[in-house]
Amino acid sequence: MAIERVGIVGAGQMGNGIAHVFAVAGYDVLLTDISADALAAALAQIDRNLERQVSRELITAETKAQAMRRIASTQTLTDLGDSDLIIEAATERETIKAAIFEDLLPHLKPETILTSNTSSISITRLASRTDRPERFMGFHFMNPVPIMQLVELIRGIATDEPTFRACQQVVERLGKTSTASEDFPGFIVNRILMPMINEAIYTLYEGVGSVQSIDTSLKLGANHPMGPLELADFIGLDTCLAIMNVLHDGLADTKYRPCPLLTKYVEAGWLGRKTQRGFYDYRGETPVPTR
Ligand SMILES: CC(=O)CC(=O)SCCNC(=O)CCNC(=O)[C@H](O)C(C)(C)COP(=O)(O)OP(=O)(O)OC[C@H]1O[C@@H](n2cnc3c(N)ncnc32)[C@H](O)[C@@H]1OP(=O)(O)O
Ligand SMILES: NC(=O)C1=CN([C@@H]2O[C@H](COP(=O)(O)OP(=O)(O)OC[C@H]3O[C@@H](n4cnc5c(N)ncnc54)[C@H](OP(=O)(O)O)[C@@H]3O)[C@@H](O)[C@H]2O)C=CC1
Repeated sequence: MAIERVGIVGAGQMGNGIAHVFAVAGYDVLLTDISADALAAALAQIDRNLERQVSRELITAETKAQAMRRIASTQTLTDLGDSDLIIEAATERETIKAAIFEDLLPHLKPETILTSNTSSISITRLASRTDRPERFMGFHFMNPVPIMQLVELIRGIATDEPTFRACQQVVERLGKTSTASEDFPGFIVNRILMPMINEAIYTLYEGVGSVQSIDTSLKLGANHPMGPLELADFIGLDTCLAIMNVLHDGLADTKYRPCPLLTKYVEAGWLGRKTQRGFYDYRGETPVPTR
């Protein structure tokens, strides 16, 4: 089946980036979210990011205009019924994701491929609660989506080969590179990246270094583009904690225990850039460490 219409669920930082890259690649995109504010903010963010690409002569003004025309938005999930491919990019909570697929299923064509952008949750388990586990897989973009080259493709235990190949071809049309990962907690990128971020938080918690010395050490000492605490704020501390919990529960090894300081920040509602406070305070002109 040719994939032309793509339905994206969740218009947060990942949903808006995913809509952006699909529209530039010529797909028709329908973006949905439970929040009207999130949809409005996503469309404004896509406009700004496309404009930045125009000003850097990466795309033309006409490509930007066409891409904006290809993106529609709706608060009604079932409007996505006509999609050839669904990419679920809502909050990293299994109950939310399972409910989205359950509500969507009766409205979909039988051949529609279902995917989740989850950072860590079992694809096999999400798939098993749908009517089409063979046409269900993980489609994991990296943040920021318009910039990062990688998409991790994750087969659930039942995913069939035509579905995997169809998603590989979509990644090629987006101009990105895919890697294949088996369906184990955190897949490849977050199995490796998130324990490093969690360890950086322990390093802060135990007083080994300050926020600034930890981030500077990894930026200048290991050539990382962002320090681990800055990156945690960028990803979202709620998402980081959710991923650590999936690694801890799924792999049953204490080496994955989430740092209590990470839990405390999330309990405070300090989720990083998206709430303007996390390891840094973003409310002023330049970010300032919060401890
Ligand atoms: C949690 C998961 O499940 C998986 C994940 O995603 S893990 C997170 C993976 N991502 C990373 O590790 C990102 C690490 N950070 C970086 O690579 C860089 O800091 C960065 C690309 C984000 C910004 O780079 P920078 O050099 O500091 O900033 P800047 O020069 O302003 O931007 C570089 C480019 O990124 C673009 N950019 C920056 N932030 C952006 C954003 N939020 N959205 C879209 N584009 C963005 C800029 O327009 C610029 O584009 P060009 O190079 O085409 O001109
Ligand atoms: N942040 C990152 O770096 C990366 C995240 N991911 C994954 O992508 C997904 C989204 O993450 P991210 O964009 O950062 O999160 P955000 O918090 O930025 O966005 C999530 C969006 O989903 C919305 N939402 C919640 N419930 C529903 C629902 N039932 N139906 C529709 N929309 C809903 C939220 O609305 P509201 O705010 O009103 O609740 C919010 O707008 C997660 O699975 C995450 O693990 C993958 C790669 C990288």
